[in-house]
Amino acid sequence: MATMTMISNPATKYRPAPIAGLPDRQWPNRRLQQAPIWLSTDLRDGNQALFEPMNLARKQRLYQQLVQIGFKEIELGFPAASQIDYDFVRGLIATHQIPTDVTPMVMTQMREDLIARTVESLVGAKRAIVHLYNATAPLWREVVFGMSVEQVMQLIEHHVRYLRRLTDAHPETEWILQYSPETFSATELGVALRACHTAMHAWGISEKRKVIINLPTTVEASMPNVFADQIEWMSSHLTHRQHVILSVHPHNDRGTSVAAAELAMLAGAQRVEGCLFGNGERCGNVDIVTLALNMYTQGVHPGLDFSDINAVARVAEECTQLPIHPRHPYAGDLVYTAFSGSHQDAIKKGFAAQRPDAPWAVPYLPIDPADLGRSYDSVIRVNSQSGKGGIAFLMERDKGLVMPRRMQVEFSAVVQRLSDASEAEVTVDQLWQLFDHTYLGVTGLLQYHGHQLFDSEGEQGVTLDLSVQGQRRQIQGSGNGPIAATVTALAEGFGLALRLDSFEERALGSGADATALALVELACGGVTGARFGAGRHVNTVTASVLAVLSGLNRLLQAQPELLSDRVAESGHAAVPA
Ligand SMILES: CC(=O)SCCNC(=O)CCNC(=O)[C@H](O)C(C)(C)COP(=O)(O)OP(=O)(O)OC[C@H]1O[C@@H](n2cnc3c(N)ncnc32)[C@H](O)[C@@H]1OP(=O)(O)O
Ligand SMILES: CC(C)C(=O)C(=O)O
Repeated sequence: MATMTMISNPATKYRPAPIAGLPDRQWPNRRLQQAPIWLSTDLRDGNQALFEPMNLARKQRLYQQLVQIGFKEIELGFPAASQIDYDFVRGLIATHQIPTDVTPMVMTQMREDLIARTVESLVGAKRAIVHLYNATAPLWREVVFGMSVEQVMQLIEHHVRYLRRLTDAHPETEWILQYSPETFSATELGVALRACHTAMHAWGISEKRKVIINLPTTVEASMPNVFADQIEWMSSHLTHRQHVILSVHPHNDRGTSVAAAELAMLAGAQRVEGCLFGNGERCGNVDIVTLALNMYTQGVHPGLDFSDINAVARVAEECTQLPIHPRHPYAGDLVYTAFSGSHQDAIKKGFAAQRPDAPWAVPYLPIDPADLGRSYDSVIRVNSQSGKGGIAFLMERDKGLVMPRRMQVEFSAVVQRLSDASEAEVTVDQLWQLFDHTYLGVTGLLQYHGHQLFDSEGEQGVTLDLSVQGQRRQIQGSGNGPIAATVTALAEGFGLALRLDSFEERALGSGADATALALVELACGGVTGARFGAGRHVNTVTASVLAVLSGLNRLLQAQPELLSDRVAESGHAAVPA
């Protein structure tokens, strides 16, 4: 039976990529300080990688989005290969939809009929880049084209001259040549350099006839540092360097296209070609959104506007019909969301400490989501990996409930039990319901019917009207305030060693809807651990009494016999129910 498995020694099948070997390389010591010229190839390389290439309407929609983002160079397509692309380019030119500061680019192979049709598609444009390419790497020369290096150079020379002749006949347009030695990163550097020089000279490179030399990792096959060495070598060996705009076109086969583009810029690339969210052939073109926002988070404005990144993402998804991964850098639905407890805690503290005018320094958030039109709404979500910090953050932000720290610890254990059992995210409304059920609506041995306050020899006295295990009872106590009096009434009434460890009261809501929320921490001799209780009422004293009863009921849940034993002994008058 044939087996298709990984082989034990991949060295017998795969060769490591050659390295350029650049002993005096300069790029590692440099820092990115300026945005490159961006070229969006969403409508060409991105489009040619789709199951279903974009129709005119989708191309138009994505084009408008690219202009709005601020791209000044946009590759519109391959007009000689597709009628849609041809009509699209003609339509934009005829209806004056290309802003004066935007330069359109179109691609063509080195074939006369295709070049002629390409130039025809651009007639009437104010300025245009014609992108000529041919494969230069040995594998392509030998297997795909069956050409020697010499023949490759002749192909370039002939077709660039041909393009020059055709474009010279349309002086109303400012023509720019872009030449790409396709498969550059797999090409011997000497051959790639020769191919570029051939194209530059055939075009007649000069101050007025600048050339874009675009170096692709057509198939990304080595580490980004190797590519950077190749770019630095080319940048320092190209003649007429001042008239060359050195561009890169990284693909993402190894998942390192962003790093490759960044290091290439350090190495001398002045221009980057890529697609929004990394769409493109196979594993994609370099993701321009990530590249641009990486710069932004280093304090360098990329010159592209992603202030409403969700809108850009939705247009890209609609036009390409490819979903953006929820963890996609900067744009994914989950990238401003922390589930794990320690992250939530740190983010909560970071937001609290962040001053509006200070450099951004919120742990776990490399960028302020607000800069991209994202809200903090989903920064913290709760599941079984969450801790007290995240729960407290949500309850405070969405419900206005600030819990004392020890109560956060206690409540997070309750939440943990729920999220472990449900194996799902717990929403803030579920949290609130759980809080309500745990503290406010706690049912237990003691049931509240009412209370009355009275003066008691300079102290505050209280009479509590309760049901205790179904029997109606009144008990009394006094203290230096209604809460102390309530605790005394319960302690003396049932012979409990009850102690109030903390009390806090807050307003929930505002105006006519405001209610008081009282939070107490109680301890009782004979019961391990302290328990929090909560009471909510429009009247602040009633909220406090309810909170103490809630706390005691929760204590007694752990040890109900503590009360039953005492109730039998207590001699207070019962009142008719
Ligand atoms: C790396 C890149 O992304 S490059 C861009 C690739 N994009 C596209 O190919 C999308 C649009 N392309 C097309 O619609 C078609 O390929 C066309 C219209 C351009 C050409 O179609 P066809 O003439 O039918 O050729 P086909 O699609 O089979 O392409 C292979 C031929 O193109 C030749 N070719 C490939 N690249 C080039 C080039 N840069 N210059 C000249 N010829 C080339 C090949 O040698 C091969 O020629 P052969 O048939 O004589 O052996
Ligand atoms: C730049 C062109 C030729 C390209 O799409 C590639 O090589 O990936």
